[in-house]
Amino acid sequence: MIGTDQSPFSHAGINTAGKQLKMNEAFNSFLQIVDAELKLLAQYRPVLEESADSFVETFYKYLREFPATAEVLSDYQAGGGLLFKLATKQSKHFKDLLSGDIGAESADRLLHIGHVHYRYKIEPVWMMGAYQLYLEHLRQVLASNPKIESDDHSLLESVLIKLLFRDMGLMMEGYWGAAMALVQEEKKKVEDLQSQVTNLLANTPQVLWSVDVKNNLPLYVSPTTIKICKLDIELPIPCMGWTHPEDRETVLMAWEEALSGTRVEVESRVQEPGGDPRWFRRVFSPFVDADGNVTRIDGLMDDTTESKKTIERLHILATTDSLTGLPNRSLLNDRLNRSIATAQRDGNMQVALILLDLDHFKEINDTLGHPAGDEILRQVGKRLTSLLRESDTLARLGGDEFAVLLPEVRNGQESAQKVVQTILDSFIEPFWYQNNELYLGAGIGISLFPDNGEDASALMSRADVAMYSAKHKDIGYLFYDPKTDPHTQERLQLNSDLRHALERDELVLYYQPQINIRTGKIIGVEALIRWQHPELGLLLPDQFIPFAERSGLIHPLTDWVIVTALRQCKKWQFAGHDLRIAINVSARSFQDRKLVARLEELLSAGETCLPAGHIEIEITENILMSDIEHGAIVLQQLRELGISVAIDDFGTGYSSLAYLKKLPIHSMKVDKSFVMNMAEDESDTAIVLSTIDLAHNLGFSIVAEGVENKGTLDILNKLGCDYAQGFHISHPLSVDMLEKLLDQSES
Ligand SMILES: Nc1nc2c(ncn2[C@@H]2O[C@H](COP(=O)(O)O[C@H]3[C@@H](O)[C@H](n4cnc5c(=O)[nH]c(N)nc54)O[C@@H]3COP(=O)(O)O)[C@@H](O)[C@H]2O)c(=O)[nH]1
Repeated sequence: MIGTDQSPFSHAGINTAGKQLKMNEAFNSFLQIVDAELKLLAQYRPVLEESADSFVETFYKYLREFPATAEVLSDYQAGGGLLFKLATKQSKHFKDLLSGDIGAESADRLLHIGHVHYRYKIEPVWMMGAYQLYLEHLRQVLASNPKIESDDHSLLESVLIKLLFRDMGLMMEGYWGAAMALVQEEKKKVEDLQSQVTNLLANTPQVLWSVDVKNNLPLYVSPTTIKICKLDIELPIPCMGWTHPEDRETVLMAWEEALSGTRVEVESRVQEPGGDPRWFRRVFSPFVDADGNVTRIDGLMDDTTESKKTIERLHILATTDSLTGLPNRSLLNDRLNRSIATAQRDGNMQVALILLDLDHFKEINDTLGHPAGDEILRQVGKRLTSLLRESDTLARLGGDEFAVLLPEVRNGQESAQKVVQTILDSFIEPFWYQNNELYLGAGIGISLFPDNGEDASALMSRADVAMYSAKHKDIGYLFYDPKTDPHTQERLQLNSDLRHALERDELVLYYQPQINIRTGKIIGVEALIRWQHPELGLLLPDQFIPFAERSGLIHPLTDWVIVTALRQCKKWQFAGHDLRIAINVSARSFQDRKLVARLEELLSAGETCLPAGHIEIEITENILMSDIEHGAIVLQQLRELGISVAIDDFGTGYSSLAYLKKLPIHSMKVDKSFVMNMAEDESDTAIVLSTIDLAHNLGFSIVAEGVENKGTLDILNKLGCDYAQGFHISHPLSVDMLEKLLDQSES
């Protein structure tokens, strides 16, 4: 109406010429515009057209009075549109309207105008108002223009009304057509979307469904539901019949929870008849309306079997030692934490943690290769598993280190002791790799909750400390003892003090005599270190040698012992005491590549220059066996220097006889644990006898240490033991005391 093809509402054509022609005919026919009327119209058209400009003026005045139409006009002007151009077009429209034959172009323009009116939301009622304005104007012209005969008024008015109807009809047609086109467009979009969604749902592997929970009616069931649940699709929860009986209750409870408005996820097993059980996750998402009522629940169900298996596999990988299949450190830690929590709740329970480090494992790897080592670790795992209860945990922590967790035990110390003894006993039996018979030992440390620590980390580190001590002392196992823990505050202080002990000359050597059993003569001494601590008094080696070993201070300490012992031995030589001196060498010092060279240097010069035959180096059998290849080299080098070697604490470790017989060893010291009680314990006597025989058969001399009474000395004499050492003969003595004893014994 107000628009033309140059108006703000101007758009491309929407009709065809043929269609317009038909439309024109149809309009004229329906509006019953007769020839007489057309004739009259043709006669008065020029008169009527004269009023076009005054109509346009009235029309725009009218448009400006209504806010909505006024806004459209001002928007048009704001966009650079010129009102006079609109007015020109409106005037043309007025004149066209008076044509008996609407013409294709005008019809098309009217349809356009209707179209753009719709697009710009110009309401039909405004258009009707405008046509009313036309009618009003034309009636006034009829009534007032003298050029129009009064007899013609009625017929002319009738045809003008019909023309106005035609004009308005065409515009409405355009308006309606635009609305329909838009509806079609939207409909198409919805249909496309619907087809996409349907396609998507059909190809979605998850079961999807939706239930109107108020009326218990299905709203949607995805095609996958039928594919997966087949016949078992009864709503509200599909596949319920196939759900594992043990899991049904959980699923139903989850549904109840969803009905109360909470989104729930639940996992359960679903088993199709004849099929394997599979895991499915169900998600129930409630839809809550404005009143807070759950009106609908959307369900999703998907097969999680494979992802569950993957998670399980990952869990196994993360918690299992791949070589032995045993739990690893992480799982042990987890179980240890849980056991501690349970024991804490109970109040009367203890937890025992046993750490176990294999002896001689390195030898197996070095001599038989890594596949042998791996196989032995597997065998150890199996053997230990067979000794434990289902509720215990055996873990491999790495290398040759295993751990046993005894959770929730009433008497931790007793239970752990029993288990440890069973483990150690089981090592009496050999392990086999191909045709090799292999004997293993173990150093074991035990810590207990709550006695030795309140958390997993404390228990682990304390069992480790105990294990380290057990290995160092060649004792099968040890419970954690805070007195020997290098990590306690006092121990740390002691460690720091030890660093200054050498500079401050606080270390001292004591000497324990060794006698020839047959003659009773003192033939040598064992140098035993002591620390004259300024505050703690005289400390024994077990109280500080382990720290020295760990901190590396053992190297200067061993050097000091060797220098002091050699110097002292030389002094005694001068004084006429022909004594052999035995020096203890710890594991780290024995591994020190410079040891032999240092001994050679000391023996050849100055105040330590001595015949090498006066020196004996004592190493425990475990030190020697832990790295037999290196041990053999060092022993050979010592023999070349003329220094003797004694195997200390013999019988507490696991020596390979095949090796022993090949090594340049001078003597064996049967461990005091067998000697001390041999007067009362026949089995100890039997062990000592066997050791004496073994030593002699291998061509070694034998020293019995720990001789605490005369009865023991007599038995040793009868058994053919060569030398003896022990409190019965003499305690370790200071230089002064020893010299007094030497003087007495020689006088
Ligand atoms: N690396 C080094 N180790 C050393 C050095 N000096 C000593 N040690 C080692 O420390 C361990 C403990 O030694 P110690 O406390 O001196 O005990 C020795 C003797 O006192 C003790 N002994 C001797 N006779 C008896 C006895 O009749 N009964 C009894 N209960 N104990 C006795 O035995 C220890 C000597 O043992 P051993 O060495 O096996 O001959 C000990 O392992 C020392 O080796 C050092 O300088 N460096």
